[in-house]
This record gives sequence, structure tokens and C-alpha cells, in this order.
Amino acid sequence: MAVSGARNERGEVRIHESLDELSTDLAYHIAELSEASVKERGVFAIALSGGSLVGLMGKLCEPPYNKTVDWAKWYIFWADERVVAKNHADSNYKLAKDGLLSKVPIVPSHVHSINDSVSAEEAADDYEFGIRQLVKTRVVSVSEISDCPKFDLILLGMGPDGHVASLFPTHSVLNERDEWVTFITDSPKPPPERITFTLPVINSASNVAVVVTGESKAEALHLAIDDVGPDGVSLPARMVQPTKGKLVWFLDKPAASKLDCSQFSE
Ligand SMILES: O=C1O[C@H](COP(=O)(O)O)[C@@H](O)[C@H](O)[C@H]1O
Repeated sequence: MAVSGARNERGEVRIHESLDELSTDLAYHIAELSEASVKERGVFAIALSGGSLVGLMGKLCEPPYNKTVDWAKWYIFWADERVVAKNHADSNYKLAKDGLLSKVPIVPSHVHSINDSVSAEEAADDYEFGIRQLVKTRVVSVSEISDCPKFDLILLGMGPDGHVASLFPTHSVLNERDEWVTFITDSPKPPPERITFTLPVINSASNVAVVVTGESKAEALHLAIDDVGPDGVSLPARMVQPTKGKLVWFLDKPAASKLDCSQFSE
């Protein structure tokens, strides 16, 4: 059974016995948020990441969710994308298409992937423009306290270095406050060219879920979640602090192995 505990501004932490248990909990969480959002707004605007996350969402393609989720109301975005062709092995779109989108009845026009035939800078501008149009029509809500889009759910992974989306440690894009979507051409993790949601957009979401598995991420997770003083301040994963939204961490035991669990409640 997952151990859950409210941890001040670091959100709710759910530690799972196995990846199977984590996947079950994650699918349940996403389906619940989808239902609530469709009931309240008539749509569900969800932003995906790449990496290990997509495989862990696999149970959404199985019963009961393949039938019970209102897929026609889903609008799909990416919190980050690699600027490569959509059929390239590094494409986050391809990963999601192969692992999820092709297995459930999502409306093709609701899938908002990047323009892969332009530069990273143009792709970021173009992606932001598209989101602005959807904010105008309220497919994506708007934050009451910033002019940012308010996604119903942003799903993030975290790298062993503590990066989330394509926001890498010490990179200047961590300071971006004006753009919704920005770009980098020097990612320390290949491929180098990427677009990414900025922190103000991530922190304006109604819900953010960060999915982290594996022992290689335990130290960064400790810095991201525990009270570590100045050591963690500049870690991108620690900068994920939704202003009004709910933050939930979905962890397996190896990833959580360096957390100070004394503050968790069952
Ligand atoms: O490069 C990326 O890495 C992160 C983490 O990936 P993971 O495989 O270690 O889970 C991912 O969240 C991001 O979307 C992706 O572009």
C-alpha cells in the first residue's frame, strides 16, 4: 500500500511497493482528475512529459479506464519536447503516441504536438501561440493570479540531476518569467534542442504530478523534497511549487530511499 503524507509546500508524497502499484495509483489519479475536470469544465487539458513516465501510464489503456475515461474530452500537450522529427526515436510525441495515444480514442485534432520542421526557437514561439489560442477559447483555463495558462494536469518526470521537463540545473531558462514556452539548444542530456514549459506555467497548473522511479534519482529526490536548506534551492524539481494547485509525487521505494520518511503519515 502506498504511504502518503502531506509535506508542507512540497505536496503529497506517495511511495509505492512496486512499479505495478505505482502505475495502478497513477492511472487512478489521472482518471479521477479527468472526470472532475470534464464535469467542471467539459474538457481535460493535460500536459505530458517524456521518459519513463509514459510507460508508467500504461494502465490507462486497459480496463476499466480504456472504456470509462472520457477520451473525447482530452486535449494533449507536452511540458517539454525534443526538437526532432515526430517519427524520431527521441521524440516525446512518438513515445506517447506509441505507448498511449494510439491505444485510446483521443481525437487527433486535440493532440497538440510541436512543429518539428522549424528551429527550436520558432517551435517554442509556435507552441506558445497555439496555447494562447486555446486559452482564448477556454480549452485551457487561465490562472487567476498570473496571466499563465492553467492546465488541469501537468505530468512531469525527473532526471537523476533533478531536471524536470527540459529545465536543467543552473540553466538560465529557470529564470524565465515572461514566456510560457521557451527553448534550449544546449541540453546536457541529448538531444540538445528542446522546447519546454517555463516554471511560471508549471506552477500555475491546477494539478502537477511528478513521477520518479529508480535508485539513481534518490539523491536528487532528497534535495527536491526534504528540508535540506540552501542545498536544494536551485534544483529544478524543488522549484516545482504550484501556487494554488495540488502537487503529488509518485515514487517507488528505490527513488524514495534517501527521503526523510519520519514526517510521513500512513
Ligand atoms: O529528457 C527528459 O527526461 C525527463 C526524465 O526522464 P526519465 O526517463 O528519467 O523519467 C523527462 O521527464 C523529460 O520529459 C524528458 O524530455
